Amino acid sequence: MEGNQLFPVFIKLNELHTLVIGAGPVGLEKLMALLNNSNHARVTVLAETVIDELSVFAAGFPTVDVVQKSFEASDLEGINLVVAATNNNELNAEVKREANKRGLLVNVADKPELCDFYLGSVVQKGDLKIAISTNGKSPTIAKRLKEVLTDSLPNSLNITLKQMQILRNMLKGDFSSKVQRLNEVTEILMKPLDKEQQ
Ligand SMILES: C[C@@]1(CC(=O)O)C2=NC(=C\c3[nH]c(c(CCC(=O)O)c3CC(=O)O)Cc3[nH]c(c(CC(=O)O)c3CCC(=O)O)/C=C3\N/C(=C\2)[C@@H](CCC(=O)O)[C@]3(C)CC(=O)O)/[C@H]1CCC(=O)O
Ligand SMILES: NC(=O)c1ccc[n+]([C@@H]2O[C@H](COP(=O)([O-])OP(=O)(O)OC[C@H]3O[C@@H](n4cnc5c(N)ncnc54)[C@H](O)[C@@H]3O)[C@@H](O)[C@H]2O)c1
Repeated sequence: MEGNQLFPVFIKLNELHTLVIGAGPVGLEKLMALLNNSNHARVTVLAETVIDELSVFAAGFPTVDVVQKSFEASDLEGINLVVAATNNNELNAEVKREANKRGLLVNVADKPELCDFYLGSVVQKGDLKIAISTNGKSPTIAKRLKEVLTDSLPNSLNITLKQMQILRNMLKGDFSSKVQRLNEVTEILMKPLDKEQQ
């Protein structure tokens, strides 16, 4: 299919139960991606062997359990979201099949053809999050763009967000007059800064 057909969403991982299968370097990378965004996410990591770095990282999060065992389809019971990062392609395909049978969405790390969703590269500035995807073309460019945006977006944007929330809650009147006011006060953000302000 032409163009980028991915639909981005922001998932409340803190309210869901995620299963990560595989606890090597790639499993750790994906676990860190989950926890760096949702540090109360309930995550079960399941693997036959677990690298020390993953055990140490997981120990810092009371909502993360590490279970040392072979994967069985029954491990998917009670799970909402699945990330597979094993070194066994047949197993990765079985995880996808079994998970999809139960209506679950699966990410198989670094295997786009087996993914129902991709992980993105994420810019974080307080409440602001920008998720970047290159449609799987170049995760490295996604990472570089994250670095550029993290450097160039001012930290004060988070203060602006807080002030906007206060204003939003204070505004009286009907919906359309509130929307109009919120758009008026943010118009200035669309104007380039003059030399003295920069
Ligand atoms: C964004 C990020 C999120 C995250 O993982 O947290 C992410 N990959 C990151 C980094 C990264 N991954 C790889 C490299 C090495 C350079 C390279 O190989 O290109 C680097 C870069 C580096 O480390 O410099 C290896 C790699 N990745 C994939 C393949 C397979 C393929 O492309 O066919 C291979 C080859 C494996 C092999 O050769 O065997 C595939 C996927 N990687 C995705 C996400 C999804 C597409 C996202 C998009 O649409 O852009 C997708 C499709 C599925 C998924 O895994 O979700 C994270 C940036 C974190 C950050 O922001 O710091
Ligand atoms: N390490 C990298 O930098 C890298 C880069 C790109 C792609 N990959 C690919 O990503 C995959 C994972 O990489 P890795 O380095 O983390 O691999 P790894 O071999 O270090 O870890 C694989 C994990 O899968 C688990 N596993 C295997 N079979 C299992 C089963 N039946 N039940 C439960 N757990 C099982 C293992 O116990 C282990 O924890 C590999 O396919 C690799 O080719 C790795």
